Amino acid sequence: MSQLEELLAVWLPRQRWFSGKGIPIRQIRVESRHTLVSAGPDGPDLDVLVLQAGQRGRSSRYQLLLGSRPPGSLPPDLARVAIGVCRTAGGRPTVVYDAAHDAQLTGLLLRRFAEPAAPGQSGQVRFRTLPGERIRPGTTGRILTGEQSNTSLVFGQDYILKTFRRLWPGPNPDLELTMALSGSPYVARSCGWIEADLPGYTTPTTLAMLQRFIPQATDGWVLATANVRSLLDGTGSDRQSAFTGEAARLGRTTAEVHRSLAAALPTDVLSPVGAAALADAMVQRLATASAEVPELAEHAPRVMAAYTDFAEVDEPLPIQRIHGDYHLGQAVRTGAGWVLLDFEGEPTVPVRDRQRLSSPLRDVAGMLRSFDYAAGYLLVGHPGDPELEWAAHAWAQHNREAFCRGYADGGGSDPEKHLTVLRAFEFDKAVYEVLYEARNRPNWLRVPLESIASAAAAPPVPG
Ligand SMILES: Nc1ncnc2c1ncn2[C@@H]1O[C@H](COP(=O)(O)OP(=O)(O)O)[C@@H](O)[C@H]1O
Ligand SMILES: O=P(O)(O)O[C@H]1O[C@H](CO)[C@@H](O[C@H]2O[C@H](CO)[C@@H](O)[C@H](O)[C@H]2O)[C@H](O)[C@H]1O
Repeated sequence: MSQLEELLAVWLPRQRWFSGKGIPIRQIRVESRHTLVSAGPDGPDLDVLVLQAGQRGRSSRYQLLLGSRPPGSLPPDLARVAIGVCRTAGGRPTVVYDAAHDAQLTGLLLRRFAEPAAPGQSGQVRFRTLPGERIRPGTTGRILTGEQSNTSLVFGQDYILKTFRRLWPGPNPDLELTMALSGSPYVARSCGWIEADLPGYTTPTTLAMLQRFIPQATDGWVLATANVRSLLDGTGSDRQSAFTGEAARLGRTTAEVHRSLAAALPTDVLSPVGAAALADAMVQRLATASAEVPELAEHAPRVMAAYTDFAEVDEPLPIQRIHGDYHLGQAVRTGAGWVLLDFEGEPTVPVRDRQRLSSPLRDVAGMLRSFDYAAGYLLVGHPGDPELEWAAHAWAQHNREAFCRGYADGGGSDPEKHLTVLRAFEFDKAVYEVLYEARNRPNWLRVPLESIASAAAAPPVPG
């Protein structure tokens, strides 16, 4: 490995967005490197690197925005994102760092979108804008800090650029679906994207998506957890009912967006073979998660039984493109209502699987899980208090029901009439969450594990 690759092998596993945590990195290879912007002849430069991280039995691609400056010239606020010192091709020492945090350089990225005819737009990395879209440059990029799988830069009150960290060759579903939904009042408008030709692939790969920023919006997770918190600490005025109006509106919006996706993109009906394949994939995920988190294994038989029931459901299940990783953090509340974000799907799943048509009830299940999460997460701070446990459980239950009602009222298929399908999808999502938390936030692992334990103890859905 080169000196830079050696540095990256140490740095990469510490990043929040690195999805291969817990498995040692055997090799890092810089697959491609292109300078995107430069602040002048003496730099600093911002390069986009595509890295191949080799781990036991697998190799994954990641994107890195790499800044480089001469030693001693790194501003103090960037010192904490320094990766190390290495030598340039000319032999000069240079400090390399995570340039997503460098507002001076990321502001120049927006300018590249505003200059579609600038040199380099037809090379291996291209800045694209949608027809008729005129990007207004002039603001620096502020990095969003928070629980993210990717890295987003906000430009003033106007734009947000989401750089996809884990890369899969081809178009990213977030861009694909956001574009298909353009014109919908329930989705932030996409304005452009950055794409690259990866070695060995003829279809361009999406590196980043530029979207209109929705100022003064609060995400659903923040709103819901604030509501549960006020309930648990006794400051909430109207106990369980406080969030149900929002949950119902969110259900309605979800149904609207599903309808728009079905109108814009292909649809089908799940065949018995397709249902069996889906059940197999769920069983496979359960096996992987049980091997990594042994506490899961004791519930596996009940979970498996739910998957078997799913495979045997004797009803035509409509399928279409769906959100794919739907939870409260994927919806923001504006003055006008809910707006949905992040149509990327589960970021660790290969893109070809995320692009498969699926039942919209999978998204419904994702959101139902999220109501359980909001309640369960806050209980972690209040262990062993049966009264609070009851109140949190009731909060989740009321909001789950309100969401389902809103979804059916908004024209979605009534979740209450598909309980077997929903139960299997909820288990599958919870199993995904167990793996996600074990790898990213071990302190949260209890949340999905406890949901699985209580759902597994409940009687199966009457056939
Ligand atoms: N267009 C937007 N307008 C306002 N806030 C946004 C927008 N897009 C994303 N956000 C904020 O950024 C957060 C992370 O965005 P998201 O697309 O979910 O990224 P990730 O895939 O990394 O989770 C969201 O929860 C939301 O708070
Ligand atoms: O980063 P993404 O939004 O693409 O999604 C990943 O991270 C989510 C956490 O940030 C994770 O969601 C899980 O935790 C949420 C609370 O933080 C909760 O609302 C969700 O219901 C729960 O699934 C998501 O699963 C993961 O793909």
